[in-house]
This record gives sequence, structure tokens and C-alpha cells, in this order.
Amino acid sequence: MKYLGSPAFNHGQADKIGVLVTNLGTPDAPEKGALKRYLKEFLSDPRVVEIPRVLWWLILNVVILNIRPKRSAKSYASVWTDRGSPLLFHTQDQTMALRQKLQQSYGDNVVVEFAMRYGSPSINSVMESMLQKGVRKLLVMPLYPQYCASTTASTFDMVAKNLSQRRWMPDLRFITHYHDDPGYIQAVADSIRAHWQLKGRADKLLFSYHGIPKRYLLNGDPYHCECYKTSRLIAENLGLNKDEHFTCFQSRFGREEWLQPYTDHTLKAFPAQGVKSVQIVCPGFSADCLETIEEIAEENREYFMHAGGESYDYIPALNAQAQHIDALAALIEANLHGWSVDNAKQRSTLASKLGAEQ
Ligand SMILES: C=CC1=C(C)c2cc3[nH]c(cc4nc(cc5[nH]c(cc1n2)c(C)c5CCC(=O)O)C(CCC(=O)O)=C4C)c(C)c3C=C
Ligand SMILES: [Fe+2]
Ligand SMILES: [Fe+2]
Repeated sequence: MKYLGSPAFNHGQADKIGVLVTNLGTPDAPEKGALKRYLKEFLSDPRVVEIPRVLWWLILNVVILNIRPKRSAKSYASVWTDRGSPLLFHTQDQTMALRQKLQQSYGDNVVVEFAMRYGSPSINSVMESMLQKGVRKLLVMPLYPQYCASTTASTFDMVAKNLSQRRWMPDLRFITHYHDDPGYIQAVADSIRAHWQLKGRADKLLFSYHGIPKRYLLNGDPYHCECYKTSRLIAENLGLNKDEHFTCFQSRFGREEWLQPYTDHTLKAFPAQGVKSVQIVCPGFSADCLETIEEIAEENREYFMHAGGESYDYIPALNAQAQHIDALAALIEANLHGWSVDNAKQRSTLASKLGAEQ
């Protein structure tokens, strides 16, 4: 095995702190070919689809990758913008804002970049460039508030795989979740309050989270519990009673049972139960993306209105809103605790002392 080298050690070179924020990733274009590449990488990840590999290889390559790319490309085309995929440009904006904020505290000693777990920019390419810039202490923060093996642990797998191929690994820290972080909860609650100020309140506030197969919960994944805790804390912050909010799970994929209650079933059933107006928020998504814009703001609105609903509002993800950035920056700073940027200074003093003695 030949391990990847790092730039030659240079006494006195400043050690940099690196902050790598990540998200899921998105196709390069809303086209069949790009979707096929993206879905192949995403759905081949054993953390995402936990079924025996040979069986899944056949289903994925023979069935799914021959049907889904065309359908998904159409969905992506409906949300695509001049700046590309919403998930990509929101992540770019978040990173730029975080960089500005963290550089106020750390100056040029901090390098803030983003990478995507699937597609580009890849975790491998961004880690390589950060280490080349002299990052010797690396904090990784996946922008998934709730821990899930399929997303959070998969990101860790990729970071660890990258480091396993290197000769000189940096100090490493990894934020696994922030589903109950007071700053995050406050930011989501305040975004709901701001929405109420503009539009008034609905019969029900719906919290919708991306689903996972129920089997993953039964096998010990804490994602379901963390989603419920996020909902509870936001509802408490808003002073809502139990009848005024409801938690459900969206974006089913495949045939097995996923976490219930399902968002679409819930919205189809609400009008008959007397719930005529809803406001829906997705505190599992740090950025708007296909799953919130097309599925929640559009598709599920149709279901609800068609079933007799009268008013339906989607409350956008926090994206690059200042309060979101402040909350994320505070979390990052708390996790950088004790990582001083003075090592380089100490080392250069030591190097010159040693030089003087020789
Ligand atoms: C927020 C956390 C997410 C979890 C948990 C998650 C699990 C999960 N997802 C799939 C399958 C698909 N997800 C797709 C899109 C998608 N998923 C998330 C987040 C989570 N997924 C996001 C942010 C997005 C949107 C990306 C974008 O480009 O905007 C898709 C692709 C879209 C499509 O073809 O429908 C698939 C497929 C599984 C199987 C899964 C299981 C654990
Ligand atoms: Fe997903
Ligand atoms: Fe639970």
C-alpha cells in the first residue's frame, strides 16, 4: 500500500483549522445522464440501502437506473435555477456566510469549505485541497440536524476512507447531530413566528422529516427519536399544545414500510378530520432542495387541497438566513474549543531556537 503524501513538513508554517461542511449532494444537471450517475453513486451506498449487495446490485442496475433517472430529471428540472440545484446554491451561500463569520474570530487561520457526499464537489477533492492549504485540524459538520446512519455515518465513512489512504492525518472532529441545539431550535421557531406574523396561524403546524425504512429504526437508528425531539422542542418554544402540531415522514423510496405517519397520507386525511389549514415546516433539511420544494411545497399541497383543504403554506428551510448561520457558527466554535491557532507560532519559535543551537 502506498499512502498519499502531504506537502513536505515546513517548520514555522501556520497550522490551519479546517471546517468542512457537507450535505447530501445533487445531480450536476436536471438530465437523465446526470441523474443516472448521481443515483448510482447515492443508491450504491450500503449505508443508504441495507439489503444484500448482490440482490440490490441487480435491482438497482436492471430496474431502478433504467426507470428513475428520467422521472427524477423531470422533477429536478422543475426546481432548477440559474444557479443550478437549490441544494447546491444554498450550501454555497451557507458556506460563504460561515466563512465570513468564522474568519472574524480566526482570521486566515481557518479554512471553511463545503463538500457533497455524492456528486460534486466531492469530499475527496475538497479534503485534498484543504490539507494542501495546511489544514492540520479538521472539523467536519454534516448539515443534517438529526443523526441517521444513512446520512451522517455515511459521511463519516467517506471522510475516514479518505484519511485511511493518507500518510499524515490531521486532528479530526466530527459533529454527529444538532437536533436539540438551543440555537438551532430557536432559529426554526423564530422562522415559524415570522411566518405567523405575515400569514397568521393555521389549524395545524406539521413537522415533516425525510423518512427512512422502519427496519433501520428497529435496528437501533436514533433518527426517529431525534426527529420527535426536534419537533417537541420547537413546539415547546412556540408554546403549542399537543393538538396544534403533528410530526410525519416524507420521501418514501421502495416497497418496504418506512417511518410512519407518512406526510402524504396525513395531508390527504386531514380535511376529513376538520383540519382545513396547515403550515408545514421541515426541520430535518438545513437547505431547500428537491424534497422540500417539489415534494412538500408543490406535490403535497395538491394532495391536501384536492382532499378539501383550504389553505396550505410551506415555511422554507433556514438556508443562509442570518440566525441559522449564527446558530451553525456557534456550534462550530463550540466544537473548535481548545484548538488554538498558536501552534504554528510556538513551532516557529522552537525551530529558530533549534536553528540557533545548531
Ligand atoms: C435529511 C436527511 C435524509 C435522509 C435520512 C435520507 C434518506 C434516504 N433517501 C433516500 C433516497 C433518495 N433521497 C433523495 C433526495 C434527497 N434526500 C435528502 C436527504 C435525506 N435522505 C435530500 C436533501 C435530498 C434532495 C437532494 C437534492 O438534490 O435536492 C433521492 C433523489 C431524488 C429522487 O430521485 O427522488 C433519493 C432516491 C433513501 C433510500 C434514504 C434511506 C435511508
Ligand atoms: Fe433522501
Ligand atoms: Fe423513537
